[in-house]
Amino acid sequence: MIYTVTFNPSLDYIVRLDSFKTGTINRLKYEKILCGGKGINVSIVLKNLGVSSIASGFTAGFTGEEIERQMKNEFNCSCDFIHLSAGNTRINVKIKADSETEVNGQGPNIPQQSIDALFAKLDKLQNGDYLVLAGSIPNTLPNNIYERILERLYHKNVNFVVDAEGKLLLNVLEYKPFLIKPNNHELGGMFGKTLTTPEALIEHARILQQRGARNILISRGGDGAILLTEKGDCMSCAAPTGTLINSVGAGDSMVAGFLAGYLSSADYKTAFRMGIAAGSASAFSENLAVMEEVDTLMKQITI
Ligand SMILES: Nc1ncnc2c1ncn2[C@@H]1O[C@H](COP(=O)(O)OP(=O)(O)OP(=O)(O)O)[C@@H](O)[C@H]1O
Ligand SMILES: O=P(O)(O)OC[C@@]1(O)O[C@H](CO)[C@@H](O)[C@@H]1O
Repeated sequence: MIYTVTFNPSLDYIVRLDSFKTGTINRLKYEKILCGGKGINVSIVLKNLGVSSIASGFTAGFTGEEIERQMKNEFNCSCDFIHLSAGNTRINVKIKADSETEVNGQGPNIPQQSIDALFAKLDKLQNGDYLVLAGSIPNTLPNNIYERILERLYHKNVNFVVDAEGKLLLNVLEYKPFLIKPNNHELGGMFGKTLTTPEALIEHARILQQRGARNILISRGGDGAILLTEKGDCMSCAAPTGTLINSVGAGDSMVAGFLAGYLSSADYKTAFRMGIAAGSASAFSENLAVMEEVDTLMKQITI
């Protein structure tokens, strides 16, 4: 079973306009409201690729209800969210104009009893299950919360996938996550550096591997990705060419594609190809990647 947890889901308000100016009224050419948050996106793309998962995390208020409605009715995903009694799930604004601007909310407060409820659900995970922890946490929570989850489940041989930034990610490495997926900026940020070359990215990813990460997928937007595997292989791949339409969720799609590819083949090269194809398929379309788009792009990808 694959269980995804999004501590801080969002409704993504995606808007398009020719140019965006601060300090004045901007009129939109296009707008769409989509359920989002990294773990939720992973669940949606897994479903699109024919792999079932259960999406969990914390939802609140009318925005939380809309997320669950979309997940169930529009994306046909299984959900197991914990409902917070106060506040609203955040709304993240994604502005697509001459450049891309994102305004991500802070998210509601998560009380201790809701954390306990999540832990009780996670205690049911079994040997061989996959647990995807993805995205930020509301800033009222301590940044060792992911670490506490991995510590609690470590003895069970659960395969952890963690897509998070900074300390949230660094703190889990000792629990040997199956996969981590920093993008190039996040990887550099963990070392207080800007890493520009593949060599520098690989050198720093190896440090995370020495600290415990089994497989590391470094995404590089339109420049493709690099994979370091637990077998000692290092692979690099360019992204397929296409027109960028909406990169929101490209990284989450890559995680889903990698998992779907690995589960169907037990082969890291296949997983990597499917990860790149799913990431790029999402970047090249308004919505998250679907099977047909991924199949088409996979044919263009050589490692
Ligand atoms: N402009 C692009 N052209 C082609 N492929 C892209 C583009 N942007 C993203 N991708 C694909 O998606 C993958 C993940 O993208 P990226 O590195 O932007 O992830 P991310 O920063 O985690 O994104 P997000 O947080 O929005 O989900 C890339 O490795 C690439 O395969
Ligand atoms: O604020 P976080 O949790 O880091 O990121 C949240 C978010 O930007 O990530 C997804 C894309 O990866 C979006 O659906 C969502 O709005």
